[in-house]
Amino acid sequence: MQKVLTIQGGKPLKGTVHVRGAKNLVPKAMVAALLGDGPSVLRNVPEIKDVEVVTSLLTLHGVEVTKDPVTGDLTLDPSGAKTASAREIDAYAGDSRIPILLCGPLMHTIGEAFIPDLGGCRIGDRPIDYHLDALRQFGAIVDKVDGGISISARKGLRGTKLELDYPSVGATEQVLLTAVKADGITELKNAAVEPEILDLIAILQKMGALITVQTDRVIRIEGVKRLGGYNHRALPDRNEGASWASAALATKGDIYVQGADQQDLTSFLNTYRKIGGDFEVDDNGIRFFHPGGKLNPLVVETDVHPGFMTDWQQPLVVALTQAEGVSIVHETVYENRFGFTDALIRMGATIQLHRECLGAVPCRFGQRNFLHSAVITGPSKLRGVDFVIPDLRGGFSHIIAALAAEGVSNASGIDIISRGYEHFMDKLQGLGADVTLS
Ligand SMILES: CC(=O)N[C@H]1[C@@H](OP(=O)(O)OP(=O)(O)OC[C@H]2O[C@@H](n3ccc(=O)[nH]c3=O)[C@H](O)[C@@H]2O)O[C@H](CO)[C@@H](O)[C@@H]1O
Ligand SMILES: C=C(OP(=O)(O)O)C(=O)O
Repeated sequence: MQKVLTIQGGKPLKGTVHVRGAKNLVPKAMVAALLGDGPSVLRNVPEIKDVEVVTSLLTLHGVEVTKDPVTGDLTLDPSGAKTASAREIDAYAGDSRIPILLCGPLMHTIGEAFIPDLGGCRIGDRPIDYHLDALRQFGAIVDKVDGGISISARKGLRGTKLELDYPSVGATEQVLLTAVKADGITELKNAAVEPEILDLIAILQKMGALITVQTDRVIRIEGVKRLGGYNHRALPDRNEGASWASAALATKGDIYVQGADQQDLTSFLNTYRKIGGDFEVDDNGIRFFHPGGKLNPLVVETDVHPGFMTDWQQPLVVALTQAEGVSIVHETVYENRFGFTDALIRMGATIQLHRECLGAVPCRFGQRNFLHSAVITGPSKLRGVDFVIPDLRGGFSHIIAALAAEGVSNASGIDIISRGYEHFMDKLQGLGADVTLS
């Protein structure tokens, strides 16, 4: 039986939440451990589904993953790395986006890999053409097979010159994780430079890699013959931090996000201030609060780092339903990230979706058939409805809208939330939310 979360709305969220290591770094750091010839230690690891999935995949490949029962730190020992059976790996098809990043490390370690079909949030087509093109340029043989792809590099991998059509986070990580032990020099142009990528680079450097981040999105990697283990504390999850910040605004609340880091949230904090939210930064985190009075409408465009991150967009839209006037959000990273607004409209929000680029810069989706711009008119009185969680951030948005609404909402499909928000129920209850799971 599917669990249902019953939400009684109308109560501001107030209190403290503790945010740990980033969902968009930790599983990749775990994959990087495969490249070492000794054990690695990863600290600040959150208890989320993507970490469980990668733990299982690494274990199937002979990596010994042990968790400290007190701190939750992971020790990853790749010394027994081996080929895993495709049938067993296939059980993890559709669970997360991380398996594709096993390609380089597995080819360096055991010469081959079977990668199951990917999962992750359904917010666009999410092709992997950049990954596969790059891997082929390194010299890998890539074949589409039933249920995934098979990849091998029995004669080794060599450094190469690459340029991405778009600064993809995953493809940049793919190149890093492959190039560090490839023979010779790799130059990647139009690379993504998200904080999670820079943290992955820090990890690889600790392992012995030679990586230079140059100006204008160019990354240069000199392949080395061997890498050791690492000891690293994962950077905090800026996307979870931004989600709770939007929740504070939407519910007229006051949330201290312990562990949030100002540097990684610069563009979010600017937007937060413009909308009329307030925040106070201290050494251990950031307090986000609604200072009273009206919220201002905004024009926001999502972008690659250092722009306004796409994963912040969905929770922010809920806060914008409470602003006085017309806001515009132009989603330029994913072509289909506004599906979640259906439930907000049923709750009473006024949101229109458009195919045109309603922003300063035309994006890749402009002349195509994608509803990728939203016009939000507020403030709207929201009322509780029943909904099914569509994806990670969309689901979070529905839940904070339900918490801001009058009346009762019932949410099903709540398990998706555990992909990226650890101890979600405890956190909600700790903030005073009236929620029950049955
Ligand atoms: C686990 C993880 O870290 N997920 C994050 C990662 O996803 P992910 O790494 O999957 O996102 P990408 O940066 O690769 O995707 C950005 C854009 O590039 C396109 N693209 C990507 C690869 C490719 O081979 N071909 C292609 O066309 C995608 O369809 C998308 O339109 O970065 C996204 C953008 O910051 C975030 O929203 C996700 O939370
Ligand atoms: C899109 C997201 O995640 P993933 O890439 O793992 O689907 C997200 O975290 O908002």
